[in-house]
Amino acid sequence: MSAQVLSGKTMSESLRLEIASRVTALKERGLTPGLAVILVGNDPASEIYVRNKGNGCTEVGMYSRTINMPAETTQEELEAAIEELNADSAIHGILVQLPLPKHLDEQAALAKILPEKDVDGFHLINAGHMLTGTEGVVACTPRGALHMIKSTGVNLSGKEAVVIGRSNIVGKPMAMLLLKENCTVAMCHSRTQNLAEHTRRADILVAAVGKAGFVTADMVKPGAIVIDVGINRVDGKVKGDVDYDAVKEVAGWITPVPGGVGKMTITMLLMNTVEAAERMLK
Ligand SMILES: Nc1nc(=O)c2c([nH]1)NC[C@@H]1CN(c3ccc(C(=O)N[C@@H](CCC(=O)O)C(=O)O)cc3)C=[N+]21
Repeated sequence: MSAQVLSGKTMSESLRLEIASRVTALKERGLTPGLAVILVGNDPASEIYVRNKGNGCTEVGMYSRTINMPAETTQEELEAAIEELNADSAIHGILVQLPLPKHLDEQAALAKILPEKDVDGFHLINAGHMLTGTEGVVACTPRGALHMIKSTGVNLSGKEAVVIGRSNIVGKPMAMLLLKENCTVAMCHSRTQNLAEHTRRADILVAAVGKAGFVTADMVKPGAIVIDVGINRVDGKVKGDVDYDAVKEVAGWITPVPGGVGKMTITMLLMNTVEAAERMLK
């Protein structure tokens, strides 16, 4: 039997309706949630994400601002732009699009964002909240992926979860969220030996590798929940990290690319922004 498809598009539609009504409620109290995105340089892929974010804001009635800075921007100029947004009462969420040009220090820049405006959840304060399981801003991609996993209705407690990829923005926070759901979590990466032996045990398999079609059908446990975080451009098309057509015949649930986790990432960015605005009224 073929896997059930977990549609980020369908899930986003209902979540965005909820976000839009929370935006309306805030506007009635005189506050319009605002998201600012800083884009340094002009990487064409980044421009697409930034455009999707802007469209998402419009869709739910939020204010959005994009700050385009040239590729030669200095660290001081970047940090000054962040400080300005920190002090701007029309802005509740700040996102500095990564990766930054090589001459810029990402960690130093992220550290300048006010943690309560850090809607990416990348500030060390929010990373620390993630590690300790305390209340903070949860990174958008792992938050969206967890929402999709929970939508299956499967009881996660005690289940085997395998995350492939150990980045600070996806793999590590994803593993922490699954641990909080009482999964037994393994983090696999490029140096992992016998990768398929790990992945074949997984009731929940999250692929965040950055290689098109990396997860093949023989690596997947029958009936597993397979979450594809990959966004790879192959011959002008967007492909995930999972060999979708083959894995679909083995898995119990699977996320498509596009229309899966990427869509949910934007939705959770909107959710984090409306929540940041709500906190300001409390
Ligand atoms: N500070 C920061 N925060 C991020 O969240 C961040 C970032 N930097 N740098 C780049 C990555 C990548 N990312 C995506 C967001 C949405 C889609 C998305 O909307 N994907 C759609 C469309 C795909 C397409 O056609 O391009 C989909 O999968 O259906 C993809 C990728 C956010 N990132």
